[in-house]
Amino acid sequence: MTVAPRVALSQDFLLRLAKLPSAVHARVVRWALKFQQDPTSSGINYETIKAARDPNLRSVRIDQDWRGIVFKPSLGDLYILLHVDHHDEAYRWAERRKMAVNPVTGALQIISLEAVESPETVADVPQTGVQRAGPIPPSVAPLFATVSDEALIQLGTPPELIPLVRRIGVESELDAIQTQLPVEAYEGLFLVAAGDTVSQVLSERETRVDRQVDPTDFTAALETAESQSRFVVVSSDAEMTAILNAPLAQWRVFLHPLQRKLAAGDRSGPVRILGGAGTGKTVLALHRAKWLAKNRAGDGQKVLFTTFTRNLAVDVEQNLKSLFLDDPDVNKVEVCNLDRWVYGYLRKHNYPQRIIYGRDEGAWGRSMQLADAALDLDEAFYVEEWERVVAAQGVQSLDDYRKISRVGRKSILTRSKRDMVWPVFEEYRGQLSSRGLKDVDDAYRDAADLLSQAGRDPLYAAIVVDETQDFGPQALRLIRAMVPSGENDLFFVGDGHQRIYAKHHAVLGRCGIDIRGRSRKLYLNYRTTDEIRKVAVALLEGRDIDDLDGGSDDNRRYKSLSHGPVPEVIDAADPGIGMSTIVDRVAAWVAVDGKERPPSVCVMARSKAERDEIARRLATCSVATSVIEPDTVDSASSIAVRVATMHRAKGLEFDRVAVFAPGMLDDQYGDAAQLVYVALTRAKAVAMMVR
Ligand SMILES: Nc1ncnc2c1ncn2[C@@H]1O[C@H](COP(=O)(O)OP(=O)(O)OP(=O)(O)O)[C@@H](O)[C@H]1O
Repeated sequence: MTVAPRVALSQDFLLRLAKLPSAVHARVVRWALKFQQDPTSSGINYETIKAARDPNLRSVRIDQDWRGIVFKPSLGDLYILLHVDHHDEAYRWAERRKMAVNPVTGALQIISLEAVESPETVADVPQTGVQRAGPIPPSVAPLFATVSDEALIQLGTPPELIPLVRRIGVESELDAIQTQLPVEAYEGLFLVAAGDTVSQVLSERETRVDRQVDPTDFTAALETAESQSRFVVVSSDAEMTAILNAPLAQWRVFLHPLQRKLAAGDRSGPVRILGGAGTGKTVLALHRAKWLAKNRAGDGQKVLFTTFTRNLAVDVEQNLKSLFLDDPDVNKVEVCNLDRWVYGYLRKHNYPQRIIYGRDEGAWGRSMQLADAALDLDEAFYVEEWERVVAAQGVQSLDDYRKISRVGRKSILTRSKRDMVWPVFEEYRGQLSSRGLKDVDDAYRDAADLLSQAGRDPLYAAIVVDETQDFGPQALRLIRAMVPSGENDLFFVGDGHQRIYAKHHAVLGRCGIDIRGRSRKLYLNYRTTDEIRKVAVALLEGRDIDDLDGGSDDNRRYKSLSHGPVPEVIDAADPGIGMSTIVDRVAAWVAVDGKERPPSVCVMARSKAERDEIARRLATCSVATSVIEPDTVDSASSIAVRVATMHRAKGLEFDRVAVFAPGMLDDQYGDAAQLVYVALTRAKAVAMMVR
């Protein structure tokens, strides 16, 4: 039996491909498809590169001008397409590169010899906002002085780059060489610089470093999760075509090593993944759902992918289609926001009431007439007590209300006061019931009760939950009841920094969901520049952010992979002037962007009224706008400036973002700062804010 040669592509090759002029792009794609079908074909000439330091690098002719660089080791039958460029540039690139297997992690790494060979300064770092690393001033102790060479290699540092890493004195110098380091090494080093121990980093990564590595076995090296964050083995024409035609859809192909590990394999129970904005939580959830559908959903079984809002479910559905391509197993994943799911489920079970998603003002007003004036509690107290305690925790009787812990409420209520307050809530439920209505939290509870009745078949093989921070306790209890406890049952991703419905604060452990020992964190922000990330993080400084399970989370260890200008933050004394500033700035962006493939722009405001006023003012400046409504899907290919509420923009991303948030950061206790954090972190490259 003959084994077909292995063909792989590097991330760098795809990034280069995405930037080529369209005629060249088409030629390279045609060539690469032939290469994938038979890299040994006589039509492909592998030219030796005389000045190359790595004897396994070859140049291949694509046309008169363009060359590909292929890694073709003498042992094994492996071909990795690494790079594409004009003839001379391609040769120069290859002369300065070397492929090597990390002797401890076993990962395949591309080493830039420029970085190794310039002893005093670190090679060029093109991004703005990053300091160039220079020689360490004598007063600064090297940052990794106490970390052994062995430990640096365990973290993923190529041995050749150890002298470079040893010269780093301050964190900005580490950031300056980020592009020279494999992603796992950069991440490991910044976590250690932030105070983690090497063994903490390794155990979080689930990296085993106790196996024998053969540094000449490049094919085996491709199997590690680290290698797969930068190389993809392509085994069919269809796969190759899909990858080449969407070279920027990197998330489908190259996962962060931890995303890769968490997406596949069995877990003994519920898993919780935390990560700041843009760290690839949704991407991980999509890949996890795919793995579960393909490997753990038996005949007739499905995996449920659920989110809090309908918009996000629509986005997820589209992304799943692109992840599964033509694979019919896509039908094994059901995508549904929880409210829609509950509505359908209860209807199927002849639930007599209609669910309401906010307060019914008529019923509420009548119930408030029972409020005891002697208590001196205002209506806002009753509203919050209903939303955050009674409905949220499913309190059904006075007896339960007397005993419930009112965590997170500022006021203390004695037993006798609780007795005096309770009639308002009881009346409200009665008022709703007499009109055939049910509050959504109560409906979740009823659905969970129905589900837990004995004898029902499990509805799903597993459930994947995105944006977990937005689900309240009743929603989480219901999700728990929707799948039997056991292996791979529940997979949660979320971020307490992005909780934009403060009343939905929940603790997984108190909803019957035990994540102990199965909790991980993603640290690398793939979306936002580090400059925007830092400004967004500063908005939440001093606030207590939870980890979805009753503990606290912090934003300190995250880093972004890209850099750009520091966002402009304008303090507007007058909101009207602030709005004019935003409109002028966005109009100026659009004026210079040109009409062909302009960067995507979104302006966000808190309310619909502000949103519409901004759209109106932009239109008077002749800027084409498109309002993203709650029920419409944003068209990523639209060239109009998008205008949206901050709530609607959640989960989306744009090249440039302008946030209109006058006064929102003054609110110390509500969810306004979180909302601005969400809005600002939708930006990939450029952001501005009026506050
Ligand atoms: N491994 C990866 N390689 C390249 N790009 C990635 C990777 N993972 C995620 N991304 C990209 O990073 C961006 C953010 O990813 P994603 O939406 O999954 O993050 P998130 O943590 O869910 O963000 P948020 O919480 O802010 O909504 C997306 O553009 C996604 O395609």
